[in-house]
Amino acid sequence: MKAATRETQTGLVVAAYGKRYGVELQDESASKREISCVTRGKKTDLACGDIVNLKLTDTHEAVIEGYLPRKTLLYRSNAYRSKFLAANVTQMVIVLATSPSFYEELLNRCLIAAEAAGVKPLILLNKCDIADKESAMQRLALYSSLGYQVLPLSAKEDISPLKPLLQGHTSVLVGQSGMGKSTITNALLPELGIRTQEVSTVLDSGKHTTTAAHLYHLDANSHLIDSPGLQEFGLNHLDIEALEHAFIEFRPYLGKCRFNNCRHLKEPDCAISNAVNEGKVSSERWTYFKNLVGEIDR
Ligand SMILES: Nc1nc2c(ncn2[C@@H]2O[C@H](COP(=O)(O)OP(=O)(O)OP(=O)(O)O)[C@@H](O)[C@H]2O)c(=O)[nH]1
Ligand SMILES: [Zn+2]
Repeated sequence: MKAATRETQTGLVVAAYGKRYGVELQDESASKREISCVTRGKKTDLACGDIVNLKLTDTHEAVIEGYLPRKTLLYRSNAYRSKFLAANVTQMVIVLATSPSFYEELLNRCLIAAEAAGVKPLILLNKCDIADKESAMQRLALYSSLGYQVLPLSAKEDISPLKPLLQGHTSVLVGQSGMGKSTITNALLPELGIRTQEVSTVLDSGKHTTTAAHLYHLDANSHLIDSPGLQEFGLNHLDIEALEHAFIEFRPYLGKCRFNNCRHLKEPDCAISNAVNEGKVSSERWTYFKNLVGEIDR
């Protein structure tokens, strides 16, 4: 990417509203200025967290010329199209709740997307103040046994257990609607009300703001991206090799099947199905894997 000239500036995408982006200029001034940007032509392939090169067209408007190479990119896709979730994040905070009950399949899809993108997952069980927390924690025991951290939380009562885990990370909050993402964001950023208003005035429309993702600064080194509630998480962009590696407990067995191109479905002498039979890999996770392979085959 060419060096910034006087007209070209670098910015951080802090809001993505379809075709319009809120970008924070990375200039020397202490108060980072946020402006409204569009991309050239019809291209809208940017995400919150992207570092972009832009040219100012006005004091508060610019055209995005390109983006810098990404360290990570999280996205979801079905057979027809893909949607970016966030760029350059280091951690995915998967927000679940004791009630309403969460979809375990969606949790697995989030874990797979994170592993495939090289992003560290953190499982958060919110609303531990209301329902029977133990049964939800039991449902999550499988994931702790895989090595994933599961944090019980009540965002309404006390957000402090989450804070140290966000330190030094750019985290994206993902989860079904109603699990408490907004409550968590508000608890971490009490001044958020004011901040959200600023963003929508800059983008001068307010009307598209409900479906937008936002990046907020927690401190100089810690950032948080709040994303809209998920109903589904398509993983059509992953091939079988990416999938089998994203199931982290499969890794010790990969390359040990009788067939080099084993898909670990029902081939004879498959190291994964053997591991399942021996109780070393959970059959639920194997089922999730087989379902995902079935989807990408379609
Ligand atoms: N008891 C309890 N209720 C909570 C907690 N966190 C959130 N809630 C409630 O759960 C409901 C949903 O919370 P939100 O923060 O709006 O959920 P969300 O994940 O942002 O949902 P979307 O905006 O639809 O994506 C609200 O009524 C919150 O008050 C918690 O820790 N304990
Ligand atoms: Zn196999």
